[in-house]
Amino acid sequence: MTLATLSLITPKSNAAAMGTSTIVPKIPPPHLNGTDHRQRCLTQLRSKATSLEKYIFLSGLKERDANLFYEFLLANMFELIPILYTPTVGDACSNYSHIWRRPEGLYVSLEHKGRIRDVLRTWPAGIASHISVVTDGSRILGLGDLGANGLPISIGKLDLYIAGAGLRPTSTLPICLDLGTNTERFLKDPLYIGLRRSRPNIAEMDAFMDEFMEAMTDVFPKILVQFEDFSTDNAFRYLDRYRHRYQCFNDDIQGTGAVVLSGFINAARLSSAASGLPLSEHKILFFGAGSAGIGVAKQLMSFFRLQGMSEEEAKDRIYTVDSKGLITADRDGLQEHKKFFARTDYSGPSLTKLVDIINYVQPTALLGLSTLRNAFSEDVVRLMSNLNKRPIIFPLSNPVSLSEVDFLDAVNWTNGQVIFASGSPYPPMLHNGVNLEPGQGNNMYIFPGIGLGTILSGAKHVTDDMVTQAAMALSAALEDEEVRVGLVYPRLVRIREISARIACAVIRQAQDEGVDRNILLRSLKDDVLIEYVKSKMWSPPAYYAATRM
Ligand SMILES: NC(=O)C1=CN([C@@H]2O[C@H](COP(=O)(O)OP(=O)(O)OC[C@H]3O[C@@H](n4cnc5c(N)ncnc54)[C@H](OP(=O)(O)O)[C@@H]3O)[C@@H](O)[C@H]2O)C=CC1
Ligand SMILES: CC(=O)C(=O)O
Ligand SMILES: [Mg+2]
Repeated sequence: MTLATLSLITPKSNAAAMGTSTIVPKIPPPHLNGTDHRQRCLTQLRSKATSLEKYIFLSGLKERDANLFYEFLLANMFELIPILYTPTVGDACSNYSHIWRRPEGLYVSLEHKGRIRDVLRTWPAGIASHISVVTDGSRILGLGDLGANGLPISIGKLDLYIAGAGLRPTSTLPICLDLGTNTERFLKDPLYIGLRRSRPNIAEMDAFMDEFMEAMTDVFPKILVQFEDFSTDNAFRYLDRYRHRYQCFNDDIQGTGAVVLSGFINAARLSSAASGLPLSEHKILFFGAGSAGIGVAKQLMSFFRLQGMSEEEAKDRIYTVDSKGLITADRDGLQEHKKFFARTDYSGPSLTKLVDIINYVQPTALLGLSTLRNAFSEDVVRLMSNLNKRPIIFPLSNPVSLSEVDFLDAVNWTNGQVIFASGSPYPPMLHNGVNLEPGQGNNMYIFPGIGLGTILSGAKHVTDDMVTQAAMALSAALEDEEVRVGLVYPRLVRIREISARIACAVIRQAQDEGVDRNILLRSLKDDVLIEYVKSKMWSPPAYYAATRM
């Protein structure tokens, strides 16, 4: 009998402590095997009536048997990721106070101010923690301020680190900062699990964040912090404040920027191959100018820089739109993060309707990061199709209920010519007898590799060029068959292979900039480095094989 089997038997003393007079043996049936049990799990999962029930089932499975959970996830990524991550994780967050069952991560609250170190020290894995996804719940996906309900986004992202890049589960630390919420319905909800107060002012939040970041590095000396779903002002603010002091990056700004750059490089090639337009002449219209929109716009400048253009020329190919219309420099009270791309070459009356803006800009690509469901209406998509043989249309808002356009509509309104990637997944569809596969332009393709590369290289900081190199590695990862069928992102089943390549690119860039601390990796040739990276990836042990009697 193995140790693992022993732990499945209720000890006598426990049974006595539970007040039971007979001992109930908890030995797995002798004919249980892993393959059948995974199938059993799949049947149980599929029997659930709603996606949220599936989420709850999976979360229970992880609690009962983490190895089995990750084995199951790796074998069924296509089916499970949309539950553990977008879109269903959005429902899980919205309803978290009501579906909460047991602690699954760490809450650090405003009330812990002055003793945040002590709270962090309660985390069981201690210094073995390498990667933490930290949200303050203030902008979960496109769902707004969900307060302390935001924890599942940190958990979901870390599951992707484990599945997608082989981070060891015990090295992951999901954190939700409970800083109150400005969402009235949560403050009135008797089951709400967070602080019942509105969010703090900037000075109070800065003081809290300073203590938090310092404590994180003290308690977990090797930790890489991924900021997730902070509202736009704070997302930029804390990235600027901490990026040169601590090992950290912002997923919504940098991760999204990198993933979209990567998909855009492949999309622009397809579009230019159809139209003959030089790559340098693409024009990109961003619908949405928050942390994600501006983060992606800045990263996409590298696309034009790669064509040999200057920074000014690259900026000139990019237009941004917010809720007030085309962003121009003469607008009163323009927020700081919108100034960089504000147009100085337009002086007519404000352009507020998307169709008018498209007619003025004549973009080759329309990217949505607005949280506005169906903003890319039929007239918008048809106009893009009239202007371009193969228009690039990326509705990137999450979850799927906030997507700017559905895949089916985009295909039908462009007669199958659209080059499409969305933030949340859509199924493939048949159009005129041809199977069309949508891309998923989601930072989940990139952050696992950025994290793994940063951790393995021991990089002191995540530099802009490390992020750019991650994007280049992802865009180059398409296989011939994927190129042939017109994909702009590789298939998800190859995520570990892709994460390894991204991690290598990140490590090499860290070395080039001299921010790496694991200098032993410098002497490894590329083929050895990639094997090294793969060897560091955790995989769930064949658990049921080991526990058979
Ligand atoms: N695919 C991916 O990997 C990722 C997707 N996202 C998604 O991007 C979306 C945006 O995130 P984030 O930037 O942080 O959010 P923000 O709320 O900061 O930004 C939303 C932007 O959309 C603009 N907007 C809202 N309504 C309209 C409208 N009617 N017309 C035009 N513009 C409008 C807002 O304008 P204003 O500034 O005037 O308010 C703002 O600029 C979310 O849905 C998020 O899930 C985010 C990260 C990664
Ligand atoms: C994908 C992601 O990070 C977001 O929608 O916020
Ligand atoms: Mg996010």
